[in-house]
Amino acid sequence: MLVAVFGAKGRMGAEVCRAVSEADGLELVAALDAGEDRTPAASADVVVDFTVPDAVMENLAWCAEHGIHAVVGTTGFTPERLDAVRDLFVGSGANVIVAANFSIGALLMMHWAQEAARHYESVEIIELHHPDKVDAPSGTAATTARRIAAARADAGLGPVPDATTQDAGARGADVDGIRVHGVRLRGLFANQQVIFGNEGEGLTITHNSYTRASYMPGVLAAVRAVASRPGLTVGIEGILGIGS
Ligand SMILES: NC(=O)C1=CN([C@@H]2O[C@H](COP(=O)(O)OP(=O)(O)OC[C@H]3O[C@@H](n4cnc5c(N)ncnc54)[C@H](OP(=O)(O)O)[C@@H]3O)[C@@H](O)[C@H]2O)C=CC1
Ligand SMILES: O=C(O)C1=N[C@H](C(=O)O)C[C@H](O)C1
Repeated sequence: MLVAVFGAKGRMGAEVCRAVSEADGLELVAALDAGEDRTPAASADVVVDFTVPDAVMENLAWCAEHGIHAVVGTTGFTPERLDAVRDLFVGSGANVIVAANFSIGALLMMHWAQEAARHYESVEIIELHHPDKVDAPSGTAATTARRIAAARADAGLGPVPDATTQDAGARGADVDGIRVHGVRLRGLFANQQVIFGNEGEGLTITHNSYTRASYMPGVLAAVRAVASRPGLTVGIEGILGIGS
């Protein structure tokens, strides 16, 4: 398979270029960054996009126009944005996978957090990242919060208890009724804690990515799978057999 990488000079893109170059059966045909002509990518079977939330939609429109499959790790995807991606690829002959996180541990963390969500009255999320990250909350935290909120609604749980009436901003972001707190700290890479509480007990699910190598098996699995996954696929749980 011929693979092009968008965002190739970035922290993730550079790691993906290395992983693709070393992978059996994959060939890196284009490594492109901001402002570069996309023409060299036109021969690719799959584009991998790790760019920035402001650029990714235009990149995906180009992929759809050229009938090239896309694997997207760039974050900032709301449900509305995902609907727009689905529409872009209709009739294009190409498929697209969008995943806020490609690491096995993060996928298991989200899966188990969704399972736990129905059993706890309280839940909050703390995501901790390097200070060069541009988006907050992280894509992983926003995805986790939405999945927890859906599981709570499904279980008939009401809003999480919170008596706060005076807030100077200390209660974090509200994602579908779930509070998400973002920490940006030099020395950290990517961590997340999902904290559950009931009267008299608590449960914390923690995931740590120590290096960007943690994402590469998932990215390569998505590259290999995208041609056989029609339309838009959100997350790679189905590809890795998580939750099935
Ligand atoms: N799904 C997952 O598992 C993971 C997702 N991410 C996400 O991946 C994204 C990238 O993260 P990271 O690598 O740390 O960020 P970086 O800022 O290091 O890399 C982004 C790169 O994309 C380039 N770029 C900007 N616009 C375009 C464009 N139109 N076409 C091609 N390249 C472009 C940037 O260039 P310039 O700097 O010149 O603008 C930069 O080199 C983020 O959204 C992050 O949250 C990160 C880790 C894992
Ligand atoms: O920007 C990052 O570094 C990361 N971004 C993704 C996110 O926003 O969830 C995945 C991981 O947390 C690293």
